[in-house]
Amino acid sequence: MAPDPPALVEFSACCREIPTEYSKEMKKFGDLLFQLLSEALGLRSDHLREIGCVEGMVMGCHYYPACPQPKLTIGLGKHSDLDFATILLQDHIGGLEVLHWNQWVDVPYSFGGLVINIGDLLQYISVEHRVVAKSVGPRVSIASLFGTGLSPNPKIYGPIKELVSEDNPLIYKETTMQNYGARYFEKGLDGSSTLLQFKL
Ligand SMILES: O=C(O)CCC(=O)C(=O)O
Ligand SMILES: [Fe+2]
Repeated sequence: MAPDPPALVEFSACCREIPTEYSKEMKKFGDLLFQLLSEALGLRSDHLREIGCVEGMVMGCHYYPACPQPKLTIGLGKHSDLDFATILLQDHIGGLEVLHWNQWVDVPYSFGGLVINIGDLLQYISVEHRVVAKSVGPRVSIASLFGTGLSPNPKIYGPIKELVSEDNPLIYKETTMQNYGARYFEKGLDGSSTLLQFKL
C-alpha cells in the first residue's frame, strides 16, 4: 500500500474504499509510532523515518476458517515478522499468541485495540508469534507491515551507530532488506528466527 498504492480498480468493487482509507490511517499511525520509538531510543524523533522504516507498507489480510479439529492444525506457524514493525488489527475470535520467556501467551482481543509487533529489521527483540486454530470462526486479521517497500533497495541496514557503545556492543551484522528477505524465505516458517543467522 506504500509507497505505490495499487490503483482503486485493482481492488474488488465490493471492498475498494475501506482498505485504501484504512491503509492511509495506518501509514499516519506508523509515522507517529516510529517517531515515538526513535524518541524512546534517545534518537532524534525523525531518525527511524529518515532511514526508511516507514517508507513501505504491506497490508496482509488474513482469513482463518473455523477449524473442526483445532488440536491437529495450526492457523499460522511460529515466526517473527520480516519488517521493522507491524500494526495488527485482530477480531474478537482470538488465537494470536506471543512467545514470552519460552511460553506461549495469549494476546486477547480488545475492542478497538491494535497489537504492535517489533519486526526482525529493528534488530532488537523481534517478537515470535503464531496463530492457533479455533473451532469457532472464521477469524479475520489485518497486518500492516512497515518496511522499505517491495522494490529493490540497496540501502544497508545495521546497528544504529548512535546507540552502540562498550556497554551496548554490536549484536547483528549489517545487511540489505533484499538479502535478509532472501534468507527469510529460503528458510521458510520453520519456527527458527532468521535473525540468528545474522548474529556476530
Ligand atoms: O493473524 C494474526 O493475528 C497474525 C498475522 C501475522 O502474524 C502476520 O501477518 O505476520
Ligand atoms: Fe506475523
